[in-house]
Amino acid sequence: MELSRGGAQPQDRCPVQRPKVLRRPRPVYLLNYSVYKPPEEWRITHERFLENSRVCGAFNEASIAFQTKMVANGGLGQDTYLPEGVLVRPPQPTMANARKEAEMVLFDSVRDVLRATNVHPRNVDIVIVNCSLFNPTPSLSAMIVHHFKMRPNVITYNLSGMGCSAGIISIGLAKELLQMHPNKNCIVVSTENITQNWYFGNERSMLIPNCLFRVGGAAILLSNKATDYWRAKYELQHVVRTHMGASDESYKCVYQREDENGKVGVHLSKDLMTIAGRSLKANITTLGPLVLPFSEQLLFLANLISRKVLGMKGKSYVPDFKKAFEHVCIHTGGRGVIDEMEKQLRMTPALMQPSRDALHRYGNVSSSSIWYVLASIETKKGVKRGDRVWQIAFGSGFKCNSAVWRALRHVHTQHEAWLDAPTKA
Ligand SMILES: CC(C)(COP(=O)(O)OP(=O)(O)OC[C@H]1O[C@@H](n2cnc3c(N)ncnc32)[C@H](O)[C@@H]1OP(=O)(O)O)[C@@H](O)C(=O)NCCC(=O)NCCSC(=O)CC(=O)O
Repeated sequence: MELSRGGAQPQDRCPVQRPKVLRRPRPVYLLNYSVYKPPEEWRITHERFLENSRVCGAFNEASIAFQTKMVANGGLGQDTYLPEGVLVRPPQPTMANARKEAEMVLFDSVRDVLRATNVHPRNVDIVIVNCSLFNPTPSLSAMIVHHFKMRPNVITYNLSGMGCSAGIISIGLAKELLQMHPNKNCIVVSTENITQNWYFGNERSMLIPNCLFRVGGAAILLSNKATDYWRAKYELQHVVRTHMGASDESYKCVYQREDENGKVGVHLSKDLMTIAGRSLKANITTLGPLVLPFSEQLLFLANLISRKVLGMKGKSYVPDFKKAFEHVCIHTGGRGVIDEMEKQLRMTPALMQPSRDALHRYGNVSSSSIWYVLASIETKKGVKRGDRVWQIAFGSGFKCNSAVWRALRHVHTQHEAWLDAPTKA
């Protein structure tokens, strides 16, 4: 086989340009998605969580008291889930148990979305998996290819270490690939893995993730095929990514490290909410002009000129994003994070409720959380044709990423994960 030696390719030299209409980016359709519902044996009440913490012997009395307070205030209900490797006494954070957790989440989510879209595994063209803290070899994307016996020429990517906003990074990568390659589909799988990331020390900032992070995952099937327009739920409108990693403070804000006793965990800075607020501001400054009505853009501009050009005193104007979106899916980082976003974006309690419900029912499920929120909206009130959906996620880096979707039809899917929804946030 003749391999390309680089340099100008015949198509680069072709003087005939594609007609303008063909040069427009290809549309990206979301056919369907699934969110994972863990087994009943993995259900963890507040009492079971605290009892496990007590008997595992890793925590001192002050840490138990701190966890008791966090569990009460974190916004999680009595029905979130932890994996077997963490639930057994004593915990067994082995590679085998971490793999078991990953396999259950990945395989169930992918199987469900393939079933819902009637796509055979051999007809999948691209697989993108993001998981921040568990990255075995072969990779998680290889596990999917192996389990579902996908084609040898399936294109796979495995994004690691990219935190809770990586679900939108995966969607952004899928968008770029689908805009480049005609007639393809792509499965995006977003998850986090808890088993080997449980913290067994007494540093408060590293104990908070134990109290908030829970098992979850989502699989999303995207396509650029014209024939899929007729069955797709949504069309992707925008992906806006903001990376604040140039600043030390932002970079260190969510940071995996050892504590003073050598126990590994993820440290969450007390300044996280302030840093998230800053990254949000940068993100919406780019997003605003793409989505806001002209009147809001004008108010924003007038405020900017009065402060920056005319030197007048006053607060910067936060545009009213309620005028740009009918539905908002905010990353379920913790009660404090959702409260802060509600305040900063001047959202109504009704718009925030699906995010609060998802935090309450499933906990902080990292990069998949925005899909649990959308699934809750679809199941409980439905999405109308033409509605605009804003997904916004924060995470280590520090990053704030947005995805905007437009509904192509009325969507009232009854997601299994929301059919029992036992208690209310
Ligand atoms: C953890 C909370 C639920 C606690 O709620 P409370 O109402 O109790 O809030 P509070 O702020 O008064 O905090 C209670 C006590 O906890 C302490 N406390 C709070 N945050 C702390 C931190 N990061 N490190 C150490 N201590 C901390 C406070 O000092 C206080 O101590 P004292 O009682 O002694 O005064 C909330 O603060 C919250 O939601 N915080 C944000 C959680 C977060 O960072 N989520 C993002 C995860 S990262 C993510 O999702 C993305 C990713 O991983 O990429």
